[in-house]
Amino acid sequence: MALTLRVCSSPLICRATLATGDNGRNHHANDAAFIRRAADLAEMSAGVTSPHPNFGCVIATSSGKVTGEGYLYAQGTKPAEALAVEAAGESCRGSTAYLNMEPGDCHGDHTAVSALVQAGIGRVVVGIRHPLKHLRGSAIRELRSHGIEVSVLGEDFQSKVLEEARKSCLLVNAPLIHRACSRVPFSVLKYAMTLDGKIAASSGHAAWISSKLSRTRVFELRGRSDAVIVGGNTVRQDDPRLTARHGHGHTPTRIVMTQSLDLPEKANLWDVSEVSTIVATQRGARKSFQKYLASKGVEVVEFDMLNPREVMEYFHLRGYLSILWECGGTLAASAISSGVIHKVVAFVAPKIIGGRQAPSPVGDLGMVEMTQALNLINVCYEQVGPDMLVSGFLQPIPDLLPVIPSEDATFEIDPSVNPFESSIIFFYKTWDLYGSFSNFSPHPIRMPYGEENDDYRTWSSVEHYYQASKFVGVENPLAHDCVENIRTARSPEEAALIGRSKQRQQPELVREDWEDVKIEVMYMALKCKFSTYPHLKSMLLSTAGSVLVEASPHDLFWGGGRDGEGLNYLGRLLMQLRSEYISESSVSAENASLA
Ligand SMILES: NC(=O)C1=CN([C@@H]2O[C@H](COP(=O)(O)OP(=O)(O)OC[C@H]3O[C@@H](n4cnc5c(N)ncnc54)[C@H](OP(=O)(O)O)[C@@H]3O)[C@@H](O)[C@H]2O)C=CC1
Ligand SMILES: Nc1c(N[C@@H]2O[C@H](COP(=O)(O)O)[C@@H](O)[C@H]2O)[nH]c(=O)[nH]c1=O
Repeated sequence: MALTLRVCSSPLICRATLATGDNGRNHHANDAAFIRRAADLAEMSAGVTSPHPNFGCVIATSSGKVTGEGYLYAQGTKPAEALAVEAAGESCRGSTAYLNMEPGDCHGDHTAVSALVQAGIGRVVVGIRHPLKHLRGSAIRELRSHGIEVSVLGEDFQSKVLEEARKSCLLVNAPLIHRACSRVPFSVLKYAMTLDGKIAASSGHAAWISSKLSRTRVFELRGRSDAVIVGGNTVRQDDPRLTARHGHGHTPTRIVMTQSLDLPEKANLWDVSEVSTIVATQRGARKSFQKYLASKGVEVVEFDMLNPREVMEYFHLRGYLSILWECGGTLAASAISSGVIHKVVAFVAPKIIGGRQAPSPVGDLGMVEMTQALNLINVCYEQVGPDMLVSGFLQPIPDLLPVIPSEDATFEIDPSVNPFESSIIFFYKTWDLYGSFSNFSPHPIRMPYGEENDDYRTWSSVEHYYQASKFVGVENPLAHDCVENIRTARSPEEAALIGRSKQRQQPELVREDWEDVKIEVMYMALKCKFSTYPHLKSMLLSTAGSVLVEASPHDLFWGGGRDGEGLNYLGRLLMQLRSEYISESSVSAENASLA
């Protein structure tokens, strides 16, 4: 592939040129725009770099003129940063390099960092840190050690536009991030359905529901995936090929999940001359047919328990990063129930086929009330020819702000922590050694009731106050009842149960700005608790130098998660509070010595 295809040419450069204002907002807008551009460039590597990340790099002068761009073309090719530096030439000196992701130092390869250093880049803006723990932070540290100013979005500066830009960086490497956090590959369930919600006629005939244009998009999706999966029934009904036929990108492995192995002898998927096929089946199923498939070059993998999670864990171990599920509703329901589907991509065709028995995209999930429905997040709508493409995530992309904060971040949160020798103190249940740090600890606090700041009430625990705050200020008597029910709940567990279930069942009762204010609410409650009880404050101060982590395996926002994938906001706030206390005491010690 010619270099020119990888390095963007001048019209793009002109379009990306931005006016630089001298106030912070303009700087943020420029930084955000260039980071988004880097993410767009990285998008061009999708499907060819797996299992490596998708990297893009933009180099812009201090006046906001883009002079070089590049993206990683494939595994083992020149890094995006080196390509962008080559394109920008002399103009690199003192310019800013925008990277959607911190470069990874694979096998001691420092090419990306060296390219930026040698070119004389003055500043580097990074969208997200590298998601893999052993690489996270290394390149950033190295760049800083060369005197380059490095800013990481969400850590070194924050604003709404930057948050949007950061999101685009998370999206472009969603498969890698999910894989890093969840031990299964990133899975997308894709289907085409009629306007009346059918994926085939009652006869099982399904060719075609979506338009040719939509089907070309499916080829592209396949080209970005490491494998495409179908169930046994789809093989029997459709005899699919499951190849990417849009002319570029790679072709994914085809995987069939079948319990019975009752599959036809002749099938397009058994032709492995161009693409391989793996059949995942139940241990011991139709041994003679297994032999037959093996003779055709089809790999058969037996599972003791053939279910989507086991199969995904297996393919994770084989190094697969992203999987496209193109099965029917039976297997789709099983995959969703096992929690392995991360994203849904649905092509909706303006056609009606009817039929009581006609299959639908997702079989039985055991849900009986609409309130149980799974709500997609980050939903996008796009018209593709006559069809509507609706896509969204079933699971949020894990945030990468480091759980146990990185050395730099730890130091920022609490300078008393020795970034190189910090120990970690885990707390979770109230009976643990540091159980008093838990929000469920029985330490009543006096905090304002509702929006009336002078109406102080006693709350039996931080959890009582935190849960009730979700419903404060909402003009609905039911919201008011929630606050009172939570305040008078007999235990923190009961308060949490009421707060969480009401939030899920009646989201309209939750204050609109809750997501924006919840961290502040928690901080105020913690501050009140630790200031009210001197022995708790002493205990918190006694942990100086250690990283605090709430060891909740399931709360990925306040807790650290099972494998460190959680955001640990409770631990962070406690460290922040500790830091505040430490600086207060050093100021008062200084004043005392002056007096
Ligand atoms: N419009 C569209 O986008 C699509 C339409 N279709 C249509 O859907 C219909 C087929 O739908 P459907 O029957 O739901 O097909 P599936 O692709 O969901 O296949 C179901 C089969 O998957 C196998 N399987 C293996 N493990 C599991 C598990 N844990 N849970 C569930 N199934 C498992 C079984 O195969 P086995 O019986 O061999 O043991 C099962 O019968 C066809 O008419 C096809 O044309 C299919 C895909 C996409
Ligand atoms: N019917 C239908 C789809 N069906 C899916 O595509 C598979 C066939 O792929 P191939 O043999 O490679 O062309 C089929 O088995 C099923 O998984 N997909 C769509 O985008 N639109 C459609 O209308």
